[in-house]
Amino acid sequence: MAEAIVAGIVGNEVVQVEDVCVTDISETRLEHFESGYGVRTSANNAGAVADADVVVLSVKPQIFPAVWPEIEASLKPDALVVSIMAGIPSAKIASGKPVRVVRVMPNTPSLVGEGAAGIAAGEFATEADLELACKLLGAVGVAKIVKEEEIDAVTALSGSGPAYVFYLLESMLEAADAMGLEKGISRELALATVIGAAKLMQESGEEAAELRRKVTSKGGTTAAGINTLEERGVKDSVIAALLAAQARSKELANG
Ligand SMILES: NC(=O)C1=CN([C@@H]2O[C@H](COP(=O)(O)OP(=O)(O)OC[C@H]3O[C@@H](n4cnc5c(N)ncnc54)[C@H](OP(=O)(O)O)[C@@H]3O)[C@@H](O)[C@H]2O)C=CC1
Ligand SMILES: O=C(O)[C@@H]1CCC=N1
Repeated sequence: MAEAIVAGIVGNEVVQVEDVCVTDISETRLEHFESGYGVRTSANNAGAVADADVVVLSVKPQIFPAVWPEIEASLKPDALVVSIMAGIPSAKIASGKPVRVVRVMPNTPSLVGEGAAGIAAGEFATEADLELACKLLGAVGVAKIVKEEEIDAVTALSGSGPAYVFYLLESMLEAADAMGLEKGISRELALATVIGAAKLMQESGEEAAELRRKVTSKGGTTAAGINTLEERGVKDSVIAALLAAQARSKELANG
């Protein structure tokens, strides 16, 4: 996920490339960042944050307890911490100190400039910190300010969201295959359908249910398809999936 953000901010010159330092435990990943984006790299988290004005935490939430003590000890007193980690509350990151934390929940389409991110201020973050986070994430897609208590819902909706869309595409393409369509053609048609449907909803401003109604002729093919989805409880399953993702995000807060 960090790569998607680095690619966007370096590509759009939101940040000068020489001002970006990426850390990772994998030498291969560091070489990839260096050769791919021209950023500085380091395997030493504490060393890299020592002179950083903005530190972006993008390890897995499960790794956070292991890496945070060494990073925290090296932070500049006025450093801004931007966390993209699911679940971990800003108060846990600040751990009783007045650390300025902004939580960001991005998604992987940021890699192609079509991301969707929720941004929330921790207790000590300023308006300027929120603006900076919006500028960084705005360079790679839509960025919306939310309350921190809403970040788990944003995680379920747009953080994990691309995976649900890919799941739908996987299913549609399996069906196309079963119906004998040539793979390259069905891929292009399916992608144009998903992108086109999203664009139509965005540009028309109409509700999803109304747009669905306009596709569904009485007694026609879409009605046969939608009735099958309804009979099999797909809407309930999608709602349950998002609630499960939100619940997991809350669980991750506790390590
Ligand atoms: N993937 C997504 O769509 C989204 C992810 N997020 C959040 O982004 C974060 C990263 O997720 P994701 O990109 O999927 O995970 P990845 O595992 O791909 O990225 C985490 C990176 O951190 C590296 N790493 C592990 N330990 C250390 C360490 N001690 N010091 C420095 N680097 C380390 C990992 O290396 P190695 O692989 O060698 O262990 C890996 O390259 C998570 O907190 C997640 O909640 C948020 C929104 C969307
Ligand atoms: O699956 C996860 O936990 C991360 C957070 C949102 C998307 N990926």
